[in-house]
Amino acid sequence: MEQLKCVFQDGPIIVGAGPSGLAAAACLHQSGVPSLLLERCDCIASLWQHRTYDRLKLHLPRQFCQLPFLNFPNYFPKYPSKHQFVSYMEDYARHFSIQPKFMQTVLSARFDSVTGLWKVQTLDSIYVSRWLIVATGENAEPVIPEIHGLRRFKGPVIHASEYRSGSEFAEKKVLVVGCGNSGMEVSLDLCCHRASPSVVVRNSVHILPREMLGVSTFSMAMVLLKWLPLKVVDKFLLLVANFAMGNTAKLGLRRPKTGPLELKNSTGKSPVLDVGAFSLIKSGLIEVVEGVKEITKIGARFCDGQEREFDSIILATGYKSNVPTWLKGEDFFTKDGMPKTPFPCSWKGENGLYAVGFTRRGLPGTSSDAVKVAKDIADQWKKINSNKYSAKELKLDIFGKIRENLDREGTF
Ligand SMILES: Cc1cc2nc3c(=O)[nH]c(=O)nc-3n(C[C@H](O)[C@H](O)[C@H](O)COP(=O)(O)OP(=O)(O)OC[C@H]3O[C@@H](n4cnc5c(N)ncnc54)[C@H](O)[C@@H]3O)c2cc1C
Ligand SMILES: NC(=O)C1=CN([C@@H]2O[C@H](COP(=O)(O)OP(=O)(O)OC[C@H]3O[C@@H](n4cnc5c(N)ncnc54)[C@H](OP(=O)(O)O)[C@@H]3O)[C@@H](O)[C@H]2O)C=CC1
Ligand SMILES: O=C(O)C(=O)Cc1c[nH]c2ccccc12
Repeated sequence: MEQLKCVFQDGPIIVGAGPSGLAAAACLHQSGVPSLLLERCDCIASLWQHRTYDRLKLHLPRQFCQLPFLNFPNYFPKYPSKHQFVSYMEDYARHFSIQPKFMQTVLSARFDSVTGLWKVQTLDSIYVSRWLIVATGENAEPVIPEIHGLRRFKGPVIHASEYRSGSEFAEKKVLVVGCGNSGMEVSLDLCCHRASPSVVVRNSVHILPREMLGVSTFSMAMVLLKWLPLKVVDKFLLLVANFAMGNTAKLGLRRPKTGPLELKNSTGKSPVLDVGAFSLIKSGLIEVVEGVKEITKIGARFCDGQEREFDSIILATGYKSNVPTWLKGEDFFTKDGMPKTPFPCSWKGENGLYAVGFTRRGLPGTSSDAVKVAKDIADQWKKINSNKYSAKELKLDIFGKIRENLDREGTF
């Protein structure tokens, strides 16, 4: 086996060059702390560049989605497109001189209590640092559910992360499994390309207009939350949504018992912020169907016993974190790869471990984490660098420790 390169990093190692990793690196840069950003893909923001559909726009108004220290250009619309958001992130990386190391999938990361250092391994290198910032995201891997018979379906089956546009599905009958924001927007896009989507709603779902009374629903909620308790704001949102949409249950979209914001906070489940699918459901162009019992060779059998034919299946069944597959020997994260302590305490673990972007609060959560993490590390950085050691001496000292450990145990 080829020898792994060993690289000591003065500042923190950040895993993942999405919005969270970039925001963390930028905030550190502003405090004069260098960092090393490791990314598995060949570009920044790979979720946005390679795993989202063409028509995607931000759901929250622009002011909530900007990363720290650099605003969107003035000409950006209220809801920037994914292309605009990606070009902003490219400018952001350039502005803060962030140069991630690409094609560096982190395979394992472990804290060594003898040296007090994190050892982060990729296919070709071992990176060593006092600090490790996890920024691999809540949506790192697609969730592919085990639906009975799925393998025998003879048509194409793709996950929403592989869906780009409905152009390939014209005149086709498509089963869209999952009714989150992805499922609803994929169904809308399919309709726009003359396909016939049927969206599976197996449980309940909160659907809210993206804007109510001419104001973004999210902005309205944020303002109201300054004065009113969460449950009251939820009641208000539902009142206005019911006024605008009517009783959604009549169309097969039963609302959960818990309100939309309370549900988002407690489980992470996002309400659907409707950008057009709802009116197509109302007019029958998007069909709402029950939970799937099994997939057949040519279609699906539903829980109510009905059987239907479909040409393709799109699994809009969500995403999961991948942290447990590579972060070893510590218990800050649950087995689902989310921090055990929820927001606002999800950003700091022990022994120099940090997490950015695991708040279940989208991009506003990312920015809030990045600022806190950078401040915490910058305080330590300043202490270390104003100490008796110069940075160079510290580095020599740490390498000394690593070598001692290598001699003793053959590893570190
Ligand atoms: C379709 C879609 C639309 C969305 N729209 C919005 C929205 O409008 N507003 C909003 O607030 N949120 C939205 N979100 C939520 C979204 O996850 C966040 O906005 C944002 O992308 C989170 O940034 P992140 O950096 O934490 O994670 P990601 O964007 O997922 O970035 C994580 C990075 O880590 C890399 N990585 C993962 N594992 C490893 C590894 N082992 N080693 C090295 N690198 C690794 C990935 O390749 C990726 O580049 C959307 C999500 C989806 C799926
Ligand atoms: N423009 C934007 O801003 C967009 C934002 N997003 C965000 O990206 C994140 C991911 O969204 P999304 O991809 O929609 O994932 P979600 O996790 O939000 O939704 C997954 C959906 O799949 C359903 N599901 C899972 N397994 C099955 C199954 N076996 N049978 C039937 N249904 C199933 C879930 O139902 P159940 O509830 O019953 O488990 C749920 O409705 C969210 O935060 C979302 O808000 C996504 C798209 C656009
Ligand atoms: O798109 C998402 O899922 C987000 O995480 C954005 C978001 C953060 N907080 C919210 C509350 C209600 C709806 C969307 C969001």
